[in-house]
Amino acid sequence: MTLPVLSDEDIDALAALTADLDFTDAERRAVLLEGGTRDVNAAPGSGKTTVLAAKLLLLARKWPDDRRGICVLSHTNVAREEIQKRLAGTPDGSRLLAYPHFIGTIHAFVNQFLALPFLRSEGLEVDVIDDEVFANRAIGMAMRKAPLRGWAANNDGVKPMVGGLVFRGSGLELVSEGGKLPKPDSKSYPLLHDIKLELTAKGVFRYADMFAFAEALLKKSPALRGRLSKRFPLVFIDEMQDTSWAQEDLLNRLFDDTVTVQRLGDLNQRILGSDEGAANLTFPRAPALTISTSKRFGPLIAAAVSGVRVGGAAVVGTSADVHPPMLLTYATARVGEVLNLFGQKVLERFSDEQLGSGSVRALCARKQGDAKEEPGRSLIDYWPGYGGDVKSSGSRSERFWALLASPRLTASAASTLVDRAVDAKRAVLLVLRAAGSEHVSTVRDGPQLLRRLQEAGQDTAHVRLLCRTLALQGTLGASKASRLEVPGLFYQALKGLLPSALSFADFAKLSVFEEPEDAPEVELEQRHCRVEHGGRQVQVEIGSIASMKGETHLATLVLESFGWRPRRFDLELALPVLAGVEARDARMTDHQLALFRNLYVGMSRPTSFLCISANESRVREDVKRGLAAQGWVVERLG
Ligand SMILES: Nc1ncnc2c1ncn2[C@@H]1O[C@H](COP(=O)(O)OP(=O)(O)OP(=O)(O)O)[C@@H](O)[C@H]1O
Repeated sequence: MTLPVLSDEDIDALAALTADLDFTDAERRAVLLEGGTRDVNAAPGSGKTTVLAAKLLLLARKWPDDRRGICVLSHTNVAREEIQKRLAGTPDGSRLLAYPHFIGTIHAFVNQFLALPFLRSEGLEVDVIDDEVFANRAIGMAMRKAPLRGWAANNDGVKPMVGGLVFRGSGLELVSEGGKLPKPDSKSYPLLHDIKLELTAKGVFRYADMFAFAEALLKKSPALRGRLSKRFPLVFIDEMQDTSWAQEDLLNRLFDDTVTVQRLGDLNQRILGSDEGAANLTFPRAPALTISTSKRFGPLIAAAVSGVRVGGAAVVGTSADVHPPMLLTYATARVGEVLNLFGQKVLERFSDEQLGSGSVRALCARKQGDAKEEPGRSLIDYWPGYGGDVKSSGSRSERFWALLASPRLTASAASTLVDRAVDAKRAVLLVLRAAGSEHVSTVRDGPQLLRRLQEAGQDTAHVRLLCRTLALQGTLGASKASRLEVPGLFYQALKGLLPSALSFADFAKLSVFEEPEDAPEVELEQRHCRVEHGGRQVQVEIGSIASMKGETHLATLVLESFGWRPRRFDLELALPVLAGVEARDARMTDHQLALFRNLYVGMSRPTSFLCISANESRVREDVKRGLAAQGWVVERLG
């Protein structure tokens, strides 16, 4: 198939389609016009996802085939939603949201086109794909087997090893992501094998299992590669820097040379993918295109961000500088006041109107520390109430109240209605299971619920209505008062499917309705620090750097942390380089470079105010002078 070719006239047409965006510069134009297989390495805030969405919009207008489509792969749902949102704004763009096109995460693609078809061909179904749920179930089963229980009592490594049981490769070899397995001829190996097989039969999997099933299908059906390549002649991969070698290798085997593949990413922001096989990674493959300018921030923040880059050219900030960056040092005893002082600095710099238009965030590379001494090692030191990042949608699949809470409380980006409808069906399934309804004994997952009930001749009108109410309302789990109404609502709608002897009083007492340990509103509180100053207030959201990847903030505080592998504090290592008083040591280990990449991601989030904070004992005088000479404000909390 001949792919549509984009021209200068098409780019000119963009001005009308996306009036708020500017694609007039040579670098962005080159990315839009590129028609062959090519990598694009682009700076933070350069608008990688925005350029990709614009390009898709133009391609949609000229796409000639209704059986072959464009495949767009990302790592995070945040990026996927961003692309979908932009495309949904125009009739042409919205055509890309349906067959024959695919826009989704690599995991979703692997599941839809490979892993689930493989499982179906083996007569297996999926109940839940979730590392945490899998680990809890596997460990629970192991503790009911005396030899494993005894072993775990003497060895702390046993439980993580059991919880991490996973299939690997096309031969579905049993390994563990949580430790080394005993030899196959040992006494405990068959017990572990049985646990994995039993959970497989129950449809409970780890994420990595899906990649093994994908491998297995590719081996079983070698013609699949040709079929997928025909179906998707054009593939885009966003956030390419976070692709692990296992994923890149699999993608290489999914699409053949006839497919045009364009990969976008920023090598300096690689903080997610696993290290295994990292030396084989090919992104960005020369001659790559670049976008070196950031639309997010001005030259001062760009210089700071460039100071912690691991490679490539410096970032050019094309927005206006708003406030100079700040280094806030603190005396050990005052580590708990850093967030509050940052909030005050923000309130002094921005009006309420400005605060209403952008977020204020505090980030740290590590969530929890491993020692009490030397505060400044992790988020917990700065905010002892910190309860962890927003739980991933996966681990919510077993938490009834989280499924019902509003998307604002349960996901970092607004969930789509589709996601909420999936959550609603899952919640209904959990309740029917808890109530012992015979009608769901073979239903593995929420999306199957209505179909299975219908096939069994049940009237599904009330269930549909309940799912609709839950999805549209989306706030039922979010407060204690609203949670009290829930059993009644479910009982009314599900009465016909419940065991006839189950009274409302007993139904309302089902464990699924118990008050959640981590109530969504408490989780929310744990991630926010409210700062009051001069009669005004600001909310600072707290999280790990990884959880805020891809975000744009008004103001960002990057908190120093201790990297457990290099055994070094990240800012202690980076500040002399940032201040221009030392060059980065060319022999730095990969683990030390990883600290730099985390700082690079964190420091490149704000549009208007960047603040970094470190313990004063780890900041040298020449470093402070160097930063001040570059226009930084240096202050001490003593
Ligand atoms: N072509 C453009 N014209 C004007 N503004 C843009 C353009 N592209 C992006 N922006 C704006 O710049 C900011 C950063 O964009 P975006 O988050 O898409 O960048 P990114 O490359 O994905 O960043 P990162 O890699 O750091 O996550 C956003 O506020 C976005 O609206």
